[in-house]
Amino acid sequence: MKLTETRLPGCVVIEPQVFGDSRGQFFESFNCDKLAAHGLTPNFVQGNVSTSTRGVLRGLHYQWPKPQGKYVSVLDGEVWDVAVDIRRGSPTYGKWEAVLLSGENRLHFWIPEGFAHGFAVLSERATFTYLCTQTYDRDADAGIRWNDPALAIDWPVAEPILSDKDMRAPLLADIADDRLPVYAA
Ligand SMILES: Cc1cn([C@H]2C[C@H](O)[C@@H](COP(=O)(O)OP(=O)(O)O[C@H]3O[C@@H](C)C(=O)[C@@H](O)[C@H]3O)O2)c(=O)[nH]c1=O
Repeated sequence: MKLTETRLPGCVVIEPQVFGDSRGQFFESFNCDKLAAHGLTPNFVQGNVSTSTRGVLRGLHYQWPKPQGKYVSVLDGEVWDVAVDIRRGSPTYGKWEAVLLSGENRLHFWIPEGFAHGFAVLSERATFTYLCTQTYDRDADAGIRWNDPALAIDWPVAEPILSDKDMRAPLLADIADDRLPVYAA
């Protein structure tokens, strides 16, 4: 398992070792000892799977209160996955990082608590799977407009398919301070 830091400190790309043979493939999607060796000790309490078609964009989502760290990957297809630092007082507040995740490259992306998350589907279909450090709470479910000009995310889809909720999401600047996570150095 190879871990690579990104330009957003705390957000890490994980590349598992893939064992191929005449039957197919095997890889460890998560190994707590190997992540702990790099200082990552998430405690996952919920696992999710979503399927989407080409051009679907889910995001940008976060929970507040009850923030969720997310360990995300793609089983089939290809998505452009984005994390945005929304921790008030963070040196990288408002900055984003994107990783191409696919059933081919088998990459995983660790997005800690305090970040918003979203992805756009680049393949005909995509099966997205993730583990979370906090259970879902409908009342804490929150979002930021995917194309907020202040974030200037370089999405590879121009006119994505969005949920009604995501279409109506506010701009980051319009979210009250006490509805955003706080940076802890
Ligand atoms: C996320 C979630 C949704 N749901 C329900 C609520 C709703 O009826 C239905 C679809 O929910 P959503 O439209 O919010 O699903 P979706 O747009 O896929 O939401 C997800 O997007 C990605 C980008 C994330 O980062 C996730 O944390 C999550 O917010 O599923 C749960 O029951 N549990 C959950 O954990």
